Amino acid sequence: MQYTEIMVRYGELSTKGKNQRDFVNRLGGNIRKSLHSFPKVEVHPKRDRTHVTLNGEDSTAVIERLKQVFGIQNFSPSLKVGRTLPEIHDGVLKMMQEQLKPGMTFKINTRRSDHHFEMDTNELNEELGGFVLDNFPDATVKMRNPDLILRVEVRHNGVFLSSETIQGAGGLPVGTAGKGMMMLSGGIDSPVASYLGMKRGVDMEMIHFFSPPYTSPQALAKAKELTSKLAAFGGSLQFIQVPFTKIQEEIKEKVPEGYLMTVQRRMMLRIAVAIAKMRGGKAIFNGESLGQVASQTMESMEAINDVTNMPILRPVISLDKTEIIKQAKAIDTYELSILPFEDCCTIFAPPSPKTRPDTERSRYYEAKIDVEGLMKEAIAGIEVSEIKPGQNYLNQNEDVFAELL
Ligand SMILES: Nc1ncnc2c1ncn2[C@@H]1O[C@H](COP(=O)(O)OP(=O)(O)OP(=O)(O)O)[C@@H](O)[C@H]1O
Repeated sequence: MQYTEIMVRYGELSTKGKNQRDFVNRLGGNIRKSLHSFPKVEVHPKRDRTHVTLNGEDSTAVIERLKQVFGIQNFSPSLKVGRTLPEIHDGVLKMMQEQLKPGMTFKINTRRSDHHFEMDTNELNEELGGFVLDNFPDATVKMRNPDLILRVEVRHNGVFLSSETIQGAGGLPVGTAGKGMMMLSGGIDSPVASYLGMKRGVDMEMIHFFSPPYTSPQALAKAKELTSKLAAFGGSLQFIQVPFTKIQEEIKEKVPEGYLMTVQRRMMLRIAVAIAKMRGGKAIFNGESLGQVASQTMESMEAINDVTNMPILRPVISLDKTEIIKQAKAIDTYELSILPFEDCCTIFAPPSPKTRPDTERSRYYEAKIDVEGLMKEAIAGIEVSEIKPGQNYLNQNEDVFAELL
C-alpha cells in the first residue's frame, strides 16, 4: 500500500525535559540524512511527533530506512485523504482491504484536532464502523483488544488514517551524546560495540589501524565496508585510517615477545586519544569483552589504559560471544566480519602473549621505542574519509584484481 505520510513517535526523548528541543531537532536532521536518497520526502519535527511527508516516494523503502534511525520509538504509516465523507470512505476501504483479514475484529478510533469538523468523534466512529461492517460482513467490532485499530485523525489540512504501529530502533538520536572514537578492527566485536555506542546517541568516528604490506588492501576495504554498514544507523560516518606498519616493526624489533601485544595496544590507544583530542572526541570505544582472549583480562586492560585518563568505553564487555554474533547478524555486519582478511594485530600477535601483563614492565619496554616520534609520524599519515550507507569497497577491489589478472 502506498502511504502518504509517516507519523514518528519518540521514546526516551520525552523524558529529557529542557533538552527536548535539541533532541527533536537532532532526530529530525538524522531522519533527513537517512532519507537523503528520497528527494521528495519532507521531514517536519514537532514537540511530540515528527511527520514525514512522502510526496509520492515509495513508502515501503522509507519504512525500512526509518527502522534503523535511533531515537524513534515507533511509527505509523498513514494515508492522507480529503475531509469529505466520500473521500474518507475511499481511504478506509483501501486501508481495510489491505489490513483486515477474514474473521478479524476491529475498532475505529477517531481523534479531532480540528473541532470545527462537521461530525464529532463518536459520530465518526459509528459512521465509519458501520461503513466497514457493510463492506466486510464477516468482520466484527470489538472495543477491548481488537485485532485491528483503525486510527482516524481529523486535522485542518486533511484526515489521516493509520492502522499499523511499527517498532523503531529505540535508543537516542545519534549526536545527542557527543563525539566518541571507535577503535574498529575487521572483527565481529567492534562493529557491534559501534552499533551499541551509536544507539546511546554517540556521534561515532571510526579509527582503523592498518599495516601494509603485512595487511592487504582487502583488510582495509573490509573495515571501510563495515563502516558503511554501520553508517545506516547514523547517516554517514568519518573513517580515519592510521598507518601502523612502522610502529609494529619497531615494537617487534625492540620489545620482548610476551609484551608485544600490550605495547602495540598502548600505542594504538595513545594515537586514538591524540586523534580524539584533535577532533573533539570525548571517549574511546572498543570491542573488548572480558576474558574473551588473552588481551582482554582486567590486568591487560589496566596495563593498556595506563597511557590515558580519557574514558575507555566497552559496550560489549559483558556479552558472550554467541550474544555478540547474534547482534552482529541482526545489524548485518557478521558476514563481512568473518571474511578471512588478516588484521594488523593478528599478524604481529605473539604465539603466547602475557595474559596478565604488568603495568611497570609495559612502561619499561615501551620506553625502548621512540613513542613521541612514531606517534607524530603515524598521525601525519592519517587519512580521513566520509563513508555513507551502501558504499561498496570490497567489490571495487575485486574489480581491480580482476583487471590485473
Ligand atoms: N586494526 C585495528 N584497528 C582499530 N582497532 C583495533 C584494531 N585491532 C583491534 N582493535 C581494537 O581492539 C579491540 C580488541 O581486539 P582483539 O583483536 O583483541 O579482539 P577481538 O575480540 O578479536 O575484537 P574484534 O572482534 O573487534 O576484532 C577490538 O575490538 C578493537 O576495538
